[in-house]
Amino acid sequence: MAGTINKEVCGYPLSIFFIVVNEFCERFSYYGMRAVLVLYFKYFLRWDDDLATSIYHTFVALCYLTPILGAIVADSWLGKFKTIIYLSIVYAIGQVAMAVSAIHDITDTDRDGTPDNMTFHVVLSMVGLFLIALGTGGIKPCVAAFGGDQFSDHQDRQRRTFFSVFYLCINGGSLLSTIITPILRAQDCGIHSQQKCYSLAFGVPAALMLVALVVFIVGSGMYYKAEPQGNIMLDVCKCIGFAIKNRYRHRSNQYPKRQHWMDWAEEKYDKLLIAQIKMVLKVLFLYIPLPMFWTLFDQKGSRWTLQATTMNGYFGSLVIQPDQMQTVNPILILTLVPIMDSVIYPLINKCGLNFTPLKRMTVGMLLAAIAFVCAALVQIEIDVSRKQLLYLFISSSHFYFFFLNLIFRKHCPPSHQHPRTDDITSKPQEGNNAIRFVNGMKTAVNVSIPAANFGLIEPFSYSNYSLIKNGKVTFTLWSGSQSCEYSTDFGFGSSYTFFIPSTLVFGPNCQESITAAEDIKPNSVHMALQIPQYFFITAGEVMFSVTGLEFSYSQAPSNMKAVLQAGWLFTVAIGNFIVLIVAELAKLPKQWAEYVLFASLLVAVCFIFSIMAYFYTYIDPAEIEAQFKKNVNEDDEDNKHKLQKTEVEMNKRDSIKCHDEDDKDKQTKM
Ligand SMILES: CC(C)[C@H](NC(=O)[C@H](C)N)C(=O)O
Repeated sequence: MAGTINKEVCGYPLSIFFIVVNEFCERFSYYGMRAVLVLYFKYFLRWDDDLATSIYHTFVALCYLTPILGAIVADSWLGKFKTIIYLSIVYAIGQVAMAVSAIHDITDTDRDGTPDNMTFHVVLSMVGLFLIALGTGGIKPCVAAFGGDQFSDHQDRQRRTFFSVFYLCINGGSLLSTIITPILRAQDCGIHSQQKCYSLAFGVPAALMLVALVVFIVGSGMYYKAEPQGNIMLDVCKCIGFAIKNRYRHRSNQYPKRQHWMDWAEEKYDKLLIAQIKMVLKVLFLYIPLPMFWTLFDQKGSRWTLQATTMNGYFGSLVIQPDQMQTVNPILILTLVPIMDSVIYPLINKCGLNFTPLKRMTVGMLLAAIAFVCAALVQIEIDVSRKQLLYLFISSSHFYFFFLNLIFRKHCPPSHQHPRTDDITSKPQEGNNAIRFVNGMKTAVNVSIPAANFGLIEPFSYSNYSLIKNGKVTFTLWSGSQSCEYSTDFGFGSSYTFFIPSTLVFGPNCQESITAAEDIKPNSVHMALQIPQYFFITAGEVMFSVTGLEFSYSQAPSNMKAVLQAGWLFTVAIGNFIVLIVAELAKLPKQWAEYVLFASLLVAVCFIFSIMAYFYTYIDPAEIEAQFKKNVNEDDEDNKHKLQKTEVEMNKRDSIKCHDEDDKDKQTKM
């Protein structure tokens, strides 16, 4: 570690403090922006659900593809330090572009609260997202590997702890930002008119990215900065290409076999490079089954959140929204990582079990599969409760409308009979409640709440259904100048028809005359039932992901550490693509069956992985590289000796020759 101020605190290099703080701020920035992104697409850019979802997933996939680019630039050209600085600047510009794109006042020339030049906002936000994907993905493999670089070879234990702390910072940043940015988004802001404050929700992550950059630069004097080693990726590709070609040229049996197919590159390439490529290929081969883990893991944000929308989110006086259930993951990470590191792993070690990184990752996969079995059980519970509710609804609704028809025929002249709105037959989406009003009065009534207006309801007719959120709602009923306030509490996913009787007397006690019929009962299965599945997937994540991050670092040759980190993140990108493909292809009629399918696929993949892991031999790349360098030096020494010997012999021969020639000369002269 030449050229660094090697300050240590409790056996840890001080420089890693700046790196973990940088990671915390960067992850805050990334997850905070991501948390409100779909809503920004939907409500600000006014895209439909499908477009919003596909652009969102494409963005996430891009964020995990760009690490390859960052790793190549870092390992072969700029080095990790400069790559982090330059790409962080690109990243911060992207975040600022997002924040600016969300200021509606910029193009709101008629000051009605909506942007008038949507193209400007769309283009700016797409440019912003592209820069963010380039930045966040580009620096991702570099920061982890750069952190690992700060430790000396004898600091193995400290480096392992660093990767755990690093993971804690990722999740601390993610947890805080997913709580904070949705709150910021919900605020109203604007110069000419007040709108939901997406610019603030993107602005704060932009500020955090700038803080991340500044913190990283402040630590500059303390880092160990490994030099980039030339265009290593190009060398690797050329070397592999040559080995394949050479092997093919010598395919006939007359040529002796070589231990490894890469050894066919020996004619042209350095033995050390060949050994390093072998190390990387061995790890990359092991990565093949890994995307399946991420396929299950990333469904927290999609399938599991949708599942939560069909559940009851009342936790005492606290109401948890379906998308807020996702914060259970970082909360559990923050609890489980220290427990695993300080209690579970040491305990397993004490029992004499060798819980190697690959064994941990296998157990992590199994835990993720168990999480999906739990999700399937919860789904069955939801389906059963829905069937009961639907049966109740159908029978009560038939009876109810039979009764209403009788009243209407009695009170209402045929010209006033209004076709009723279609009855709702399935639960409202996203945990909303579907509400409608029946006006039994002879005069028209206007019904409104702050968030919706049911409009003017003609005598003896029905309003359309309006979707409203859970919680306490106060309806205001107007008939001419008379009004009536009606308050009630809603749960999640219910449907009600409120009946305004012909005898309604407007005034303070009017509430008592209004009757409510429960068309669809609120969700009865509690969201707390999702906690076991979150627990298992997060325990799986700790064993799989934290370990995998460290494994990728420790098994990589010194000049390809960032490349292997990028390979690791590439498995996340592939996992995300598999979600999109499987969701399209396996259109299973029952959601619980899809969960079981995913769990079975992961168990099968896990079985294959455990066999591959069994045959994997752990290496110490530094030791192998040192051995190679020593051999080369020894070879050099040998060569030097040989060269010197040859030179001496040649000189001897030359001098003999010279003497001979001198003698000959003398003889001729004579
Ligand atoms: C993608 C990684 C697994 C990691 N994510 C998490 O740790 C989540 C928040 N639990 C990341 O690097 O963002």
